[in-house]
Amino acid sequence: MAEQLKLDNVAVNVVADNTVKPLLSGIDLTLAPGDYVAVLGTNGAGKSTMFNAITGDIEVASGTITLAGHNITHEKPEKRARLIARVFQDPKMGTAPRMSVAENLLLASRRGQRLTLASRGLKAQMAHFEQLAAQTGNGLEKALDRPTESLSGGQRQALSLLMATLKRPELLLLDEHTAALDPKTSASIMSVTDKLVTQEHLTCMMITHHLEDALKYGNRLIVLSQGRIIKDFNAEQKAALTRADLLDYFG
Ligand SMILES: Nc1ncnc2c1ncn2[C@@H]1O[C@H](COP(=O)(O)OP(=O)(O)OP(=O)(O)O)[C@@H](O)[C@H]1O
Repeated sequence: MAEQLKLDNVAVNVVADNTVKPLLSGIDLTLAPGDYVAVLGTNGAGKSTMFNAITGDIEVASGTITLAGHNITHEKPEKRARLIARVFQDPKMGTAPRMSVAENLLLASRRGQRLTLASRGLKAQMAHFEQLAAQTGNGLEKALDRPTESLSGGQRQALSLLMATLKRPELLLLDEHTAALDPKTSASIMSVTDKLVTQEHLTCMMITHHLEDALKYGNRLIVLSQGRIIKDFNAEQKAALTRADLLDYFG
C-alpha cells in the first residue's frame, strides 16, 4: 500500500506535578493517499494531541512520523506547515480579519512563498477566486472585497477550508471544524468539505463529535480512547456501522 502518512509507535508525554503523564501511547496509523478518516473519541481521548504531534505543535517522546516520504518527526512546525493544512473549530482562527476575502485567498495561494500583495496579482486571480468561492454555496463569491471579520461564521469557515486546500496540502487536518456552527450551516460546510476532499483526492483526517457525519463522510473511521487508537474501521466495516455501535465507544 502506498503510504501518505505513517505514525509509527508514536508516544507523547507531559510532565505535571513531577510525574510523567502519557497523552498518546503506541500510536500506529498508516494513511494511503486519498484516505479520508473520521476521528472519534471522548473528550480528552487525545485526538487534538495526535494532530498536534503531526503538526509539530507538541513534541513526540518517541516514535516516527512520515509524511509524503519525508520524516517530519523532528521538523519545526513552520516547515511542516508547508505540507499540512489545519482548520480549527473557531472560524476566527483561519483567516486574517482585516484583510478582504480575496486577499486572504491570495495569501493562501502563496503559502510558503515570499509575501507581496501586488494588486496586479490579485486582479489576475479574481475570476478564479470568484469561481472557488461560488463552490461553497453561501454567497462567499459576493463578499470577495469585504474584510473577513464582517462575514458570518459559516462563510468564514468556508473561506478557511478554501484557504487550506487552495495550495494542495499533503495532509488536511480538520479539528472539529463544524462544531461552532448551527446545524444547517454545519451541514453545508460538511458538504463543501466532502466535495473538496473527494474531488481533489486529498488525504484528510477529521475530528468530529457528530456521529452522523463520522458515519456519512470518509472511507475510514478511527476511535481514540485514553491516548490510544482502539478501533480502525476500513470502508467496508465503516459502511456496516450504526450510530448505536459508535455510541458504545462513548459509554
Ligand atoms: N500541552 C498539554 N499539557 C498538558 N496536558 C495536555 C496538553 N495537551 C493536552 N493535554 C491533556 O491531554 C488530554 C488529551 O487532550 P486532547 O485535547 O488531545 O483531547 P481531545 O480528544 O482532542 O478532546 P476534546 O474532544 O475535548 O477536544 C487531556 O486530558 C488534556 O487535558
